[in-house]
Amino acid sequence: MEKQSNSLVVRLVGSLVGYMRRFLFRFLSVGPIPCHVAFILDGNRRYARKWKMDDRMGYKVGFLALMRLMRCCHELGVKYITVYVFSIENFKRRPEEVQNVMELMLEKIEGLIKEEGILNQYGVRMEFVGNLKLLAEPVRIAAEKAMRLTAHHKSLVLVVAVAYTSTDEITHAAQECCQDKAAHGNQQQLVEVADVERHMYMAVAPDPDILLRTSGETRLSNFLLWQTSNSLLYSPAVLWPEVGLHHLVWAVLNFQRVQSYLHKRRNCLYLSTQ
Ligand SMILES: CC(C)=CCC/C(C)=C/CC/C(C)=C/COP(=O)(O)OP(=O)(O)O
Repeated sequence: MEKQSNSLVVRLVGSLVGYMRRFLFRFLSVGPIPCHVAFILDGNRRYARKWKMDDRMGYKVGFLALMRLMRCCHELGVKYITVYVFSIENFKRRPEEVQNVMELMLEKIEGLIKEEGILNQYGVRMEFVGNLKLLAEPVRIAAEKAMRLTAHHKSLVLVVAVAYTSTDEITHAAQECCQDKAAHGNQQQLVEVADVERHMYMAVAPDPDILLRTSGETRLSNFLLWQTSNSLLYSPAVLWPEVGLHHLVWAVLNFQRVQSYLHKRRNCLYLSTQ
């Protein structure tokens, strides 16, 4: 009896929180909603050490934080989210650390693509970007399967950057441009910005409106260098597993403030040229 009434209270509190969140999002939707939010998931191991847990547990809690934010982004109407999960530099970590992340990724990808998983529930398309050849084979195969199975989903795109660095992406795109031109006998023709952009791994998404990096770090760490020249950068001083709805709301409010300032400035420039 006591158990039943406890679960009723939990359900009631859950639906009240959901109701308040939707109300908050309605209020935010009066202004422009970012189309693309990118995240650098910084501080998972520090979180694990802070709470005296195994590093793997830190990544698991980090994954739950990602799912929480993805749900919020979906409700808010964001169309793309990109997460920097593993850089090419990260392969230089101790082999057991690399293996921990690869095993977790495999486990999570397999969980996500299940029939009843969140990707089907919310209509999320998954894209993996980076030098995927560097991934352990089972992870690469699972990533390709996830992209294939979710290719028809239209509600939200979850872009996962693995074995990724921006400098590798730009070099790879430049090489492909040159090969393309050579194959079409166009060696004399100059490479244009649009040619490079077409060959970027990130051609699957528009440039991010917001880049949120946790743990108070303000470095880009070789992430989306080409794509973030106009993005709003926000770096709350919390570890990734501690990130929450209020950080997303604060980032969106700041994005809206900058948008309205840019809009006013454009109007001024327009009027002064009349
Ligand atoms: C399928 C899918 C999207 C899986 C994602 C799973 C996930 C949360 C991976 C985190 C990986 C990672 C290396 C984060 C950085 O923390 P860190 O190790 O650099 O921590 P630190 O900053 O405290 O050192």
